[in-house]
Amino acid sequence: MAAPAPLPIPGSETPDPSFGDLLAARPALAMDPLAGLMVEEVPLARIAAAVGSPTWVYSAGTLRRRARMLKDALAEAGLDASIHYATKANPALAVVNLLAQEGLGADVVSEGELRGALAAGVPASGIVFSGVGKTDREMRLAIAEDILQLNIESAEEAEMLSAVAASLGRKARVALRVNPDVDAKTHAKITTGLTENKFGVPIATAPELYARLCALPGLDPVGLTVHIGSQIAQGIGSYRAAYQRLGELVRELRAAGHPVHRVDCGGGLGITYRDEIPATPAALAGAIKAGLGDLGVKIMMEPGRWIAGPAGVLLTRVIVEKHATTRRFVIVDAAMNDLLRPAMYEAWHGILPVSPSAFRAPLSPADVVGPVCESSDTFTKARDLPPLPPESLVAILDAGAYGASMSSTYNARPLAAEVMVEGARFSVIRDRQSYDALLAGQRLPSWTEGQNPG
Ligand SMILES: Cc1ncc(COP(=O)(O)O)c(C=O)c1O
Ligand SMILES: N[C@@H](CCCC[NH3+])C(=O)O
Repeated sequence: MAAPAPLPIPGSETPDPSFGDLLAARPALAMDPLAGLMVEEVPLARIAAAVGSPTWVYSAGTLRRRARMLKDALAEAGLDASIHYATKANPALAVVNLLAQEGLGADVVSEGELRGALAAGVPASGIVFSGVGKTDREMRLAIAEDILQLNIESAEEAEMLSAVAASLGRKARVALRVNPDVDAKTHAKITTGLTENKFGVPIATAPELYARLCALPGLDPVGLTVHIGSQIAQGIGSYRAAYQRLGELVRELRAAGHPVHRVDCGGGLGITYRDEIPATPAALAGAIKAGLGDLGVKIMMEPGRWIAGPAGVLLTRVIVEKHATTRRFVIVDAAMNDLLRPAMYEAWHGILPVSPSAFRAPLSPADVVGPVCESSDTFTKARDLPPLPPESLVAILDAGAYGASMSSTYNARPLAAEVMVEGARFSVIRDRQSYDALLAGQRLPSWTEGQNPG
């Protein structure tokens, strides 16, 4: 199958949604005529005054509501299912802990994420370890913690894991990640279910490999797993095709006498950043049921973005407006090191002014950019925005997933603070990185005479 062409910037041919439309579609947000833009009942201006900027702000109510919507959709479809939140989307301990309280497990891809999930209170029995390259050390930790399962991605990895488990006198529960060669019709950089992608094993080779897994001394094969891509927003067809193929494979494996108890259906469900209309949780549950519903397998899911994305905004402050010959640049104190998605995927994020007067002011096109020394440090181009004098606050929307988790300290910019809001309360869930912390751990080479920095 040919590689998908990068999609055009979603909806770039249609007018941007109005501020009112953006607000109406986001239950986490409200515009108070006096206090301005609020997350739940907390004015963002209050958070900026107390915590500074840039700051990530998450709505606890939205996280909870979306976790429940997914659980309900799976239950209403009559599926015996568990949800394992993909912590890569937003690994803040407070977020993972809140979702654990809602009964969600975790999908992790590194030792750091595994330790984070455990520290956040997710029981090991609810943790799945995914990823194309797990180190020996990560395998040992996962086995020592007795997590629910490791999703393995190649024959080579299966051999390594079996050897590690056998050396510990254990058997690792594993699911085989199958690459169904289905086009998820998403951005080329985040599609994962095509043969040319590095993920999983080609579905045609799965029966032979599964038989091999069953014969390895350190493995206890429990089922299959699939994940075809992220921000899937073009209908339910790709999911249907993938689960159909998985269902056929389950039958084939069972006919050959192999145990298949679970199918992990991955994540990938898209959200509306601009005007995308992704499938609903009910439609997704229907696709799972159609492909796998009559097999008596336990269903697992690994959603990340769908749960956390709409729950967060990136609150930033205007440094200065620069009027160049042909363009109006609004330079804000957040940058591509904070929210990488626009620079990396040309992603569109809604941007709302925080003050009520700016909300109603006349609009003119502006490029919103950060202070980082890269032209790609651009959140949007030619977006209709009101006048935004220095110190104005703006919120970049739908930044709860793949926002803070993809941040770096490029240009020696400290990691931004993170705040959780619940009703009329807010709490700092991660301090802004201090400059001491930014420089910590560095020293001059041992052979250098003179003082170490810091
Ligand atoms: C194996 C796996 N599971 C789950 C996810 C979560 O994806 P999403 O945030 O799109 O739901 C990803 C990321 O795409 C992934 O690679
Ligand atoms: N980081 C990506 C998605 C990749 C998902 C991880 N497998 C994004 O921001 O959209």
